[in-house]
Amino acid sequence: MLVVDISGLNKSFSRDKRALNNVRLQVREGEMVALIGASGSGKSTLIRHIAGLLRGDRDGGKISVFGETIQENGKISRGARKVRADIGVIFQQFNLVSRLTVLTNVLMGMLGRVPAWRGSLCMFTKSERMRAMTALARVGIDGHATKKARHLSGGQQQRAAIARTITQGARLILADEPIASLDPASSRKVMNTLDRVNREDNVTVIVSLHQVDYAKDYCKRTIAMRDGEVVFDGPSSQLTPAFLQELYGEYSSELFADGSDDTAKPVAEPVAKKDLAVATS
Ligand SMILES: Nc1ncnc2c1ncn2[C@@H]1O[C@H](COP(=O)(O)OP(=O)(O)OP(=O)(O)O)[C@@H](O)[C@H]1O
Repeated sequence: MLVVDISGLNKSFSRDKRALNNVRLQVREGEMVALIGASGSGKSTLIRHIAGLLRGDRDGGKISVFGETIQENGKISRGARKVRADIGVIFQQFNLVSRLTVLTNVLMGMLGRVPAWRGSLCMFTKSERMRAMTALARVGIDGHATKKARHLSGGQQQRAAIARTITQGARLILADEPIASLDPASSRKVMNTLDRVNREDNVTVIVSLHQVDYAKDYCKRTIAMRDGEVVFDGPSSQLTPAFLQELYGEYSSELFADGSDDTAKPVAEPVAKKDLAVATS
């Protein structure tokens, strides 16, 4: 079954440049696909379109999810709302409401599935709470259920966000750089959790990543983007350093910042002293 089917997707934020240019791709049920590309290549924009959070241009092509057209030529389709309940989205940060408990945050996954009046009052049944606790146990943080979300580490917060998608019953998870701000050990835990949900629940996962190493370790298939275009779509095993160097040129070092290698490396762009002063003040 085709879970995501995109043809001719165009998106311009300004007149002179397309953030997405004639993107065409298909993802089948049960796949775990990595989306890689240098900063600004269009990964987030693509994910937001699949999630129904952005509309393409008027000549913007078509996006179908689970066989239902969700948008065509920049118009959101009627069926989009229904499909949205099956899609779980995880962002790089700001996934949780920090002042609420972890359990409440995870219960929020149920909002699209309970009557609107109950959702608006945040009222959940015992079985719904059990479902949320089970999800938290699956991602290994049930011991933190009653803590405020802000008291969790970054990696735990991301696992709570995955628990929320499990509670939601999402059949497609879109994870937009979920490990970008995590240390290598936490990154592995988050990726292992996504991997388990993919394998055990047959949930389709599309995960955007800055580092190729994680794509190769966790995803059989990688889609690579450059300047809003899909420039590679194939087995992750084919992503050799030489191939990436050719594909990304000066940006390839950015993609090879190895998650398991913690040695210090210079950033790709020059950093002035005044920038450091701003960052550390
Ligand atoms: N809301 C917006 N308004 C204007 N331009 C935008 C907006 N969102 C994205 N863009 C532009 O679209 C292009 C693609 O950005 P996008 O965030 O999708 O890239 P990305 O590959 O996800 O980058 P990163 O890895 O840094 O998150 C960039 O040129 C970016 O500046």
